[in-house]
Amino acid sequence: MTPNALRLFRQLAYIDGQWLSADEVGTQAIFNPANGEEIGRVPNMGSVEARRAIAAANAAWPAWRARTAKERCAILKRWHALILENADALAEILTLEQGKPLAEARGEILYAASFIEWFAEEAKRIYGDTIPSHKPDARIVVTKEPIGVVAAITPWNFPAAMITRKVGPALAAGCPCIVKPAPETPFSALALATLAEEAGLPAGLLNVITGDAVAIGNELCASATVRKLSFTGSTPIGKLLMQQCASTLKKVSLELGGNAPFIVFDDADLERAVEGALIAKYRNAGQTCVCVNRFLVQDGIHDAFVARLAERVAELKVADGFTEGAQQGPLINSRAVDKVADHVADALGKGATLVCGGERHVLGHGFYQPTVLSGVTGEMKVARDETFGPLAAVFRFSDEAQAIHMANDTEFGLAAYCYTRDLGRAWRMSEALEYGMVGINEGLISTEVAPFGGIKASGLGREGSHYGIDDYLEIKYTLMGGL
Ligand SMILES: NC(=O)C1=CN([C@@H]2O[C@H](COP(=O)(O)OP(=O)(O)OC[C@H]3O[C@@H](n4cnc5c(N)ncnc54)[C@H](OP(=O)(O)O)[C@@H]3O)[C@@H](O)[C@H]2O)C=CC1
Ligand SMILES: O=C(O)CCCC(=O)O
Repeated sequence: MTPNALRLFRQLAYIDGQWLSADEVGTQAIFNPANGEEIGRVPNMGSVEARRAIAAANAAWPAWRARTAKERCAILKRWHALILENADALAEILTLEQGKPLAEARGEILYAASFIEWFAEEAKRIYGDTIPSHKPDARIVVTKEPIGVVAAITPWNFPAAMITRKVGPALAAGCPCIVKPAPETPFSALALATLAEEAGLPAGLLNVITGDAVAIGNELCASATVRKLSFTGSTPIGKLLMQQCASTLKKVSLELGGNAPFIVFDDADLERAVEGALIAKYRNAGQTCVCVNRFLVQDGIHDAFVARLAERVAELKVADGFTEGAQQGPLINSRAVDKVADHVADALGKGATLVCGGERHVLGHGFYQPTVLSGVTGEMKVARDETFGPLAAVFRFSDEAQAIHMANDTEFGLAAYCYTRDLGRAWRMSEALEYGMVGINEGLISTEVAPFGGIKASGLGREGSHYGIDDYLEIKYTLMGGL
């Protein structure tokens, strides 16, 4: 590890401005997904430490909310600057624990930083409202107030950006946070906390606790002090956490699973569609909730699209994320590889055609070959279940109505993509697709300036953009009478 990465590589949790071990239950090992080697250990904390973090956050809240927006903005901007200054070291830690290629990890760090910068600025724009009163001697004023202690439970696929996308708006709004990072990738979270501390964020406002997900999750959900839960992860765990939050009627934001369609019409620009397909499918080895799960391709362009996609996919360089030029790293663990292998075997067993890939990679461990299957149909597992891996499953359709039906025939509604040069069709598709986000002739839709989120079983709430701060605010109405 480079000296700067080593400096940020903390193996302790962070509660109330202190770097701590677990009270009792020791540590747990964290492994590099590229080779299975242990890279470090983090405290195995549980409900006692979670309660301590909640108390610390709650104690830090009054002073933080009392600061002016400009003061909160200044601290967040310092944190943003430090993340940029340390981008290489943060990327190194991210690749080590998550596996994605170093260049992609660096891209994630910049993306993560962008949320801190964006919400630092949004802090100054938490505007209220006045409403013409229903009484002549009274005035109606609407103000927005920080919701209170926020819990963020984050996944392993974006160990940095999913934290800043939640913590950025929370802190900007005036709320303290408790982060429970994914057990696979705690070191990026702890490195970010180190930089927040260096930026001068007061103790108690950002707590990072590692350890027993169920015990910590239960405590965060059951606590009446925690007023908001933001979770990114699978739909089953999202539903479970929402149930657990019901007893305290917490506000919840859930970024859950997807089953994204990528629709290519006959009139699409073929090269542009293939370029978009590569990024929308193989980014992070397919482990992104907005990654394409189903390619729906019209009859007339089908064969040309499959052939060109396979040509480009076969060129992808699969390697350890630290290898120069690596384009696809390992999947997060063997369970993830097994799922891809299962989807491929199931599809082939039911009549799909293997166009390229289709095997575990010779590098072993988490590596799987980038794969393209054609002739995929609705009876195959991949039609309903998110693969979350480097498998492009190509279905065929004949007309617009069929494409819309196939695209919407899923419980999920996160992201959809559509390639066409017909302007009327582009608008019709944008309106017909039952998804929170639609990319028309674009395969990469994520940016801090736009609202990220889904409908149906893909979740609740929006992150990023000026909408993203609303989830951390409560609206208060004051009737000012007796004028
Ligand atoms: N929307 C997205 O970005 C993501 C979607 N997924 C989808 O989920 C599938 C499974 O991946 P997986 O990693 O298991 O994702 P999960 O959603 O199952 O887990 C996500 C996080 O939730 C934690 N968790 C699990 N149970 C509880 C609980 N009772 N209370 C609180 N926290 C809990 C996990 O910790 P622990 O591992 O210790 O149980 C982990 O930190 C993937 O194949 C993919 O389809 C996965 C990650 C991100
Ligand atoms: O998979 C996720 O939930 C992370 C979203 C990554 C992105 O913002 O594109």
